[in-house]
Amino acid sequence: MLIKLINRYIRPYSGLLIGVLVAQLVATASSLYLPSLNASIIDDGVANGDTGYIWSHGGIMLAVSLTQALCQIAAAYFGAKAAMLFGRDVRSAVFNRTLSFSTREINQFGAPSLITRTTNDVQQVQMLVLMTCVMMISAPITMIGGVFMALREDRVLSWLILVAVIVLGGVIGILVTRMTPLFQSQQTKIDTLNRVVREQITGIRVIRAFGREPLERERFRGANYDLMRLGFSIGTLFAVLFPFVMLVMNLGSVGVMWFGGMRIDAGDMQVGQLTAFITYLMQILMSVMMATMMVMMAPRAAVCATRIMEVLDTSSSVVPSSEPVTELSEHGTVRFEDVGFAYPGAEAPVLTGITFDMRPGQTTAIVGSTGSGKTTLVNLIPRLFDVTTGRVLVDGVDVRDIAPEALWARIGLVPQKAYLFSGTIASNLRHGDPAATDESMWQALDVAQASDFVSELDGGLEAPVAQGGTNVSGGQRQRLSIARALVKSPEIYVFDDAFSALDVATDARLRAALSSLTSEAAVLIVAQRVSTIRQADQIIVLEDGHIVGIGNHDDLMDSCPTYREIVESQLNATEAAA
Ligand SMILES: Nc1ncnc2c1ncn2[C@@H]1O[C@H](COP(=O)(O)OP(=O)(O)OP(=O)(O)O)[C@@H](O)[C@H]1O
Repeated sequence: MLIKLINRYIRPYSGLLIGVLVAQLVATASSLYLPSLNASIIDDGVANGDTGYIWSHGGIMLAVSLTQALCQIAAAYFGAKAAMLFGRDVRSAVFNRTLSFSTREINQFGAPSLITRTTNDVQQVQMLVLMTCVMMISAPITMIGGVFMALREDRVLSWLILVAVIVLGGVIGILVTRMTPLFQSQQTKIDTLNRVVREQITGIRVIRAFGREPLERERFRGANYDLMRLGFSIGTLFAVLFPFVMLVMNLGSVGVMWFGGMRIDAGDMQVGQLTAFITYLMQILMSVMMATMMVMMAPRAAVCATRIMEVLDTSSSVVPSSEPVTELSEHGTVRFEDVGFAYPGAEAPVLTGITFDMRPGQTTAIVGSTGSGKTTLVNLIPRLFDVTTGRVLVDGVDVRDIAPEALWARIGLVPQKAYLFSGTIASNLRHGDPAATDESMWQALDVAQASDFVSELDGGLEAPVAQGGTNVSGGQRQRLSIARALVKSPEIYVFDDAFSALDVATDARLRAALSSLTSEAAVLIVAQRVSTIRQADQIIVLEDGHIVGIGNHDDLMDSCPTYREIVESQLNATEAAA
């Protein structure tokens, strides 16, 4: 998955990667050439007292060092650019895929997980790409080139390189094998900690109201300590790793000096060669360490890549039609034809045999007990879910055949849970119509019974709104959400329990004002309160996903016991008779 993901998204930047490769090749070749130059200055310049030689070769060393530095800067620049562009593209791909998901896929992954996958997981893979460009490419070249150059200096001492590489590689290998599962587990533990914190912050009011603070503190402490203990284990392994690397390097140097000294004594080697040999040994061991460290990053990135690919390989269950209809002849009609719906994995359907019509200028209301399927039913109109059986037609065409944009443009949905975006009152209302004038927004606010409180806000239409609309009350949020739908001026209004946070008088005023705006539109109102729906042209009574009554208030009072029960439980006898 890791290779597949990197391969797919790094391809457009292969030019940059070639740049990294060339720059790394030149930088590594330069750094491998430097000890050899240094050796010749010592052996041929210093030993013979040849100042001219020292100056000329010193100049070459300076030029090589500059080349190496410039190439390393170029490699880091190209590498960082490729990695950042790669990260940007993968994040966009995950985000765009998430936007295409229906409620079904969003529920399947869960919002927090989708956020982690778009941010943290992409970051981990991006880091691997960056480190590969900066370190991993140069490591094998340094290793092979270092061995070659060291052999050029002295073949007899080459066994020392072999021993040092085997010892260092072996021990780092063991440590890395022990670290890898710890890193994987660290990822899971970070997820757990995030979940606990998120849940506790979101539910802080419930936690306080139910006196659960000590318990929740304990839960957080558990998750926090788990992460700490794991961090200790990883830290301990690192604590062993670095001194050990230094030990091997120092022992290697001592070995080279010891045996090299003997060879110098015997006249088989020169001091400069010995110095170069030690430097090559250091370079080789450093690259072994870097390569092993990189190998350690890979499993963590691989876990993240799998999580990213899971999102990218999931298609939305609400698929746009291959030949979408964009021009519809009817306006403001909705028809449910024997509609059935079951949630994925659920045994029983939530809706069965739903058939009714909505016409322009008509208000349809849906009542029913909690869990009877009201929200599920309205979600089928804008295709938040697709029907399992039957069909839903908007303006005479099956919603599955309508181009999604054309469908959504026709519908003004006010969801059960009003949600506002960070920005201003105006920016939220303009979600309904980006070109809306101040006048039309005030008109919508008037109808939604929100103009009084908005005009009292500092800034009026430009008053700031916090993310989620948390700086206004629940009822105000609901009214703004209604105004947003009104600004859109759609053909079909869907109010899903949108009047529940309003008091009875405001609810009545709002509905009265609404009727003037919606005379050409089909209106669907889901409500628990009978006073909200009793004036509707048709009322649909839902029970366990079935329609048990359909008609106006008076018809249903005569013919539908379930409706009568609902009415009688809410209104006193006088009101019921009225
Ligand atoms: N995402 C889901 N996955 C599985 N089952 C679900 C899901 N959402 C709702 N249900 C189930 O479907 C049934 C109908 O839910 P729905 O939200 O449509 O009812 P409702 O009439 O709108 O209820 P309320 O008046 O409380 O809002 C319920 O039994 C509920 O448990």
